[in-house]
Amino acid sequence: MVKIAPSILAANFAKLGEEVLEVEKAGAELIHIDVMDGHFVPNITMGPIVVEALRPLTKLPLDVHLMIENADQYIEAFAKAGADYITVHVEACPHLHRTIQLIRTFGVKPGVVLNPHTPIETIQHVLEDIDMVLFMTVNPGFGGQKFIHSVVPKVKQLADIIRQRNLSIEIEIDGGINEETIKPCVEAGATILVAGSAIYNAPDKGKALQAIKEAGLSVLAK
Ligand SMILES: O=C(CO)[C@@H](O)[C@H](O)COP(=O)(O)O
Ligand SMILES: [Co+2]
Repeated sequence: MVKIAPSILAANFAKLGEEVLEVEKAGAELIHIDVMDGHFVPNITMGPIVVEALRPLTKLPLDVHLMIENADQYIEAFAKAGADYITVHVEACPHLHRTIQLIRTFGVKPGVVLNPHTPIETIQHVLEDIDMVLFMTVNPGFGGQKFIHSVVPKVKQLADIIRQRNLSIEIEIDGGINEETIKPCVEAGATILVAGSAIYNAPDKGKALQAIKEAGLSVLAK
């Protein structure tokens, strides 16, 4: 399974609704929403009001990637705004298990995000409690950066653990995904691929999305 989650960080914010509908029509499976606070990462983006505005527009699951400190303080607002997944950074959550439980109490699927340098051992003891692991293949904070290949072995390591422990966890990859970089990710076991600039900066977003998805599927067909 290869699911594409366009990141609206690269969209034209002056016509955000249209830009979401365009990728939905083109076959996107989720909408990825990057929330940044200017503390955990050196950039500020959007909050729950953007999730609330998009919720009635699209049928797709809203995948909310929190790059913020004090995540617990904002989880209720994102849940009530209509998030389907909320992912939090292991590096920003000192009480990670509590944060995951909190997300679950609002009926939202919890996920954990690892920065490129963070080992998977940090999430070993919460794997039974989560629906998604998100691997950053860039340093979080900005779209349009170059894919960091050294993350790929971690993806494979987790995919093996998921198989051995018979867990049901999506493996999402975020950062620098395009027609080429999607291939090693899918090969390693990724199931959801976030793509921002490769879709929204393309002259034809639908074509770009399909080309990325087909490149991912071509690996599975081998
Ligand atoms: O979370 C982030 C960046 O921090 C990502 O979701 C980016 O927005 C992906 O953009 P591209 O690397 O695909 O341009
Ligand atoms: Co993201």
